[in-house]
Amino acid sequence: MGTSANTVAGGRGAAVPKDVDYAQYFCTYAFLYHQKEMLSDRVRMDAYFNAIFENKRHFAGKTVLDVGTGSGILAIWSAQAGARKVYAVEATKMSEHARALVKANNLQDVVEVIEGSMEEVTLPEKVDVIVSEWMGYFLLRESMFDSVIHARDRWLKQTGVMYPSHARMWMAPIKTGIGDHKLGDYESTMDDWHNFVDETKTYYGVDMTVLSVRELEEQSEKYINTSLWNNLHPNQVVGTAAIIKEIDCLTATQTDIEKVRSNFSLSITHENTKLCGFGGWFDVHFRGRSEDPTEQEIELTTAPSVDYGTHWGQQVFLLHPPMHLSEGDDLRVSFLMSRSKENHRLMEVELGCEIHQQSGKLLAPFKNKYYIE
Ligand SMILES: C[S@@+](CC[C@H](N)C(=O)[O-])C[C@H]1O[C@@H](n2cnc3c(N)ncnc32)[C@H](O)[C@@H]1O
Repeated sequence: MGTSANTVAGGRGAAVPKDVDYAQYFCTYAFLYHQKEMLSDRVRMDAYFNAIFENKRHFAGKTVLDVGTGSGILAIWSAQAGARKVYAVEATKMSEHARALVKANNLQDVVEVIEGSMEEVTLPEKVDVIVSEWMGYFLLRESMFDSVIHARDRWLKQTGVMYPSHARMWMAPIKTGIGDHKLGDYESTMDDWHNFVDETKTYYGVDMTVLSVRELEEQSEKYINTSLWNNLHPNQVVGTAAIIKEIDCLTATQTDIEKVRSNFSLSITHENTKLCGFGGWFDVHFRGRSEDPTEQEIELTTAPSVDYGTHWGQQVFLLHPPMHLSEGDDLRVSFLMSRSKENHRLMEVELGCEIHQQSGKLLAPFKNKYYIE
């Protein structure tokens, strides 16, 4: 998954009511172009395809629940892998396309497409497998894993397996030129604002200067403090990467994922480099459960890659201005990601950092706030 910023953005106002959530979040999933974007992501597709078909034992003769079936692809694969019955739940009208696709592939006796919110539908039985593609940017944006937890606790048998079974969030120091562009965009937007203030005073006799502080805050939030989507080249990663969160999909609770708090160290591995920010990404694994493991463990990673980029890319958290660092310098990072109070599908990140240089010098610590929109 991973929808573009404006499809989920709700502004920082009141909590998002159900109908607004539908309009802002779900509506894009009702469009084929958006499903196609996900269906064209070869890394994502290959991982789920291999996870299901290389582990047919988990599916043959079993009952499966596909949480958020979209076009129906994972439900169809589950049926092709031999499932006895697949419940394919989808909140949007995409369910109609999924139903058509199931029928066109002669699987209507196995796959039952149910239109409705996972939290509200009732199934006739518990299932052996839950399959779902719930991951958003930097894993948890969109908060769809909530619906998977809900489905698991209500509908998965005691012996059931989760596909995927594990997930991890990663972070690493990076160098990038996009910070300069963003700063340039920010400066030209502010120049434009000052011209606007001058002209409004000259031509219309009203002084707007009092609004400048708010405009400055608004634009800096947009250009400087909002994380950016990017497909980083591996050589832009200038230090070690750290795992900041591990999730066992079989046991994770809502509380476990509402806030992600982590303290970790990163070492710069490049000689004479620039620290321009941090890159964040995730991976998921298909391992089954410990008593009933997959025959073939499959990994889906969204790490920086030359050949295997995904539609999730990485999230970039910029540092202004960049810092000159070198091999052996040590970054001690404190990380907190929580949900935006106004829209539980968007995230806010507080990132603090102390830098201990190889020489023994301690640089002034910083703490920045970012929005994942
Ligand atoms: C990332 S897409 C994945 C679609 C499909 N499973 C695939 O892998 O191509 C997630 C889908 O889940 C649906 N969805 C999200 N939350 C849901 C919920 N609580 N109940 C039902 N459907 C949901 C969305 O509408 C969307 O179609």
